[in-house]
Amino acid sequence: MTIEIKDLYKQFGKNQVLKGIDLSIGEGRIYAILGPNGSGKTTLIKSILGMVIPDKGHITVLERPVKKDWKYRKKIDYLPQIANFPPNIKVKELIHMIKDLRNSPSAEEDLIQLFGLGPFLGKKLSTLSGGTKQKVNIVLTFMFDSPLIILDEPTTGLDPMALIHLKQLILREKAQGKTILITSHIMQFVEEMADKILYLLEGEIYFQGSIVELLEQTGAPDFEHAVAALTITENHAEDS
Ligand SMILES: Nc1ncnc2c1ncn2[C@@H]1O[C@H](COP(=O)(O)OP(=O)(O)OP(=O)(O)O)[C@@H](O)[C@H]1O
Repeated sequence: MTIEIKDLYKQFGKNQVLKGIDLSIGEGRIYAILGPNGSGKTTLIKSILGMVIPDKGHITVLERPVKKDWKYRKKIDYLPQIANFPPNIKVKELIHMIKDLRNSPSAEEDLIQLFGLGPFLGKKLSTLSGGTKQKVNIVLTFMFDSPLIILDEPTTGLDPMALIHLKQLILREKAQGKTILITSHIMQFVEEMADKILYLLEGEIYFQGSIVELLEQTGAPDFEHAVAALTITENHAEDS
């Protein structure tokens, strides 16, 4: 297993966000972590990354307990939902900085070309459009060769061509046997990419399975409605 999570709890103040998550994530597949806004998707991802310290529970990543050893993080390529890089730094300086920090082999040239970032290399981050910044973040994520890739809302701001390139990149990494975790609110993207859906609701994994299983369970006409139906089912359960 690439990731094993047992009985994970996390609260912020009085807000109990994760309430006993149990999860096994196997290698070579694409998992979509779905759930309503505020359901704890980013909190779960950050717990896996060691950026959020759980109140209770146990996480192993690539056979190593997250609590004891930080070195496992070198084996994860992470695209954050909101990347806060210094605004005055130039794109090429940022790429060099991340390469120095990671100190791992990197293959950024092809990615820079793929996303048409050549003309932007000498520009400061603060002058870039949202979509161009996201392309830079995608280059920073995919330029390393790690067995686990975590993408928090990777499609944000991308134009159709860049989206096609992103999907190709993700499939290429999967074909190499890597494990990929994705959060996204774009159901068409999830439907195209995901092998398995993990649906977070009320701090628990409310559904896990394939898209076909989700359609069967909900009886919904399509994937988007099936995902929406998961939330509605829960609301009805609370009413009764
Ligand atoms: N550092 C923090 N301090 C306090 N509350 C936090 C913190 N991080 C997250 N939360 C709260 O935890 C809950 C879950 O947030 P999280 O970002 O994990 O949700 P999400 O499912 O990723 O949401 P979205 O779909 O909107 O991205 C929210 O109520 C949020 O306000």
